[in-house]
Amino acid sequence: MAKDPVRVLVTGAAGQIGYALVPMIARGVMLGPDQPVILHMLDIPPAAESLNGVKMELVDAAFPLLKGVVATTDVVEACTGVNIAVMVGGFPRKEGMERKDVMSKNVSIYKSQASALEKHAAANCKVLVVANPANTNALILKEFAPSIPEKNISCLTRLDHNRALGQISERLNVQVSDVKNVIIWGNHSSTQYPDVNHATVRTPAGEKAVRELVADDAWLNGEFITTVQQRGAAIIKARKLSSALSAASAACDHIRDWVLGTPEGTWVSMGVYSDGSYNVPAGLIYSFPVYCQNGEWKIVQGLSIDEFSRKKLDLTAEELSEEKALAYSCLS
Ligand SMILES: NC(=O)c1ccc[n+]([C@@H]2O[C@H](COP(=O)([O-])OP(=O)(O)OC[C@H]3O[C@@H](n4cnc5c(N)ncnc54)[C@H](O)[C@@H]3O)[C@@H](O)[C@H]2O)c1
Ligand SMILES: O=C(O)C[C@H](O)C(=O)O
Repeated sequence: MAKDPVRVLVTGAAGQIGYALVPMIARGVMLGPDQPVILHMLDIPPAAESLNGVKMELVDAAFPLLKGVVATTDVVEACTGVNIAVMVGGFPRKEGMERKDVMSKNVSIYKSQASALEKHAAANCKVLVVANPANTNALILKEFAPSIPEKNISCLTRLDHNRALGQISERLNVQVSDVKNVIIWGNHSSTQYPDVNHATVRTPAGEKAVRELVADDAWLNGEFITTVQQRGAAIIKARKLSSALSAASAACDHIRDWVLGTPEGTWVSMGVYSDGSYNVPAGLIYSFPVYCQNGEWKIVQGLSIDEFSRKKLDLTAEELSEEKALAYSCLS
């Protein structure tokens, strides 16, 4: 019997990530090749015409899995009945703007969208925040949607995770699909800590530690980390636009693994509400290694953290605490 369609909201759908993301969702990349979907696309009134153009293209693409499209600038209509919400819309930093100005705009967007989701989304709606500052936007959304369980609110660090896999695969000249269990700790910002201490590569001789195969701690503790941390900025420099296809693809990976589960023995990175694991302050949205099963994530426990890593976990937590304070100061 055919499955019932899942309603997927994409905010900021007329933007560049939205343009890459909606066809992926409509093709089954996010929820699987046998899962029909109804797309809800939200943008703001100045982008309404462009949003309608995206809707026209979705119709023209004749995606077999796409059972309906709602394209709207009305947040209530957009949120009504959605099972998955991918929050890409936000206010970008413009020339001459202070961090606080951008934070203030995004805090007010995420506060009002939190209320709309809380009131109108389907029960058990899973939320992924992509728009920057992703962790703190997700935290604001959580705070202003108290009836949405905290386990249902996350932010995207899978792009950083995938970037780390990509760097290791290039360095070792191995297939990216043979590399696993890197970790992104912390903020989706340049303080994030890409950690390879538990990462492995599948080789003809069995699984080997990435550290052993790379055999260059100076590179792993230096250039590798900064390359992943700075990759977003490098893409902006090269394209004059921020990453879009890789961000859209990572958003699909994030939701797919969350809903359908991570493969046995493999973890991924997700920004989730900290419960104090690994001595990360509780009450931040912080990126951890997680396993997913039956539609729920669980933080991987018991990994050893050396002194080098500890400092990096703490540094990115400090930045998130500062962002949290800044966000709250914008609310008052
Ligand atoms: N977490 C990540 O890994 C990651 C990666 C890349 C980009 N990003 C972030 O994702 C966001 C989107 O990037 P983009 O390149 O698509 O930007 P974009 O400017 O092309 O698109 C953003 C869209 O959001 C819309 N928008 C603005 N306010 C809105 C609101 N209140 N409600 C609904 N829509 C609204 C805009 O009209 C625009 O169409 C940015 O914040 C970017 O920094 C995050
Ligand atoms: O939009 C940005 O600042 C960069 C983006 O978050 C990215 O990681 O590519």
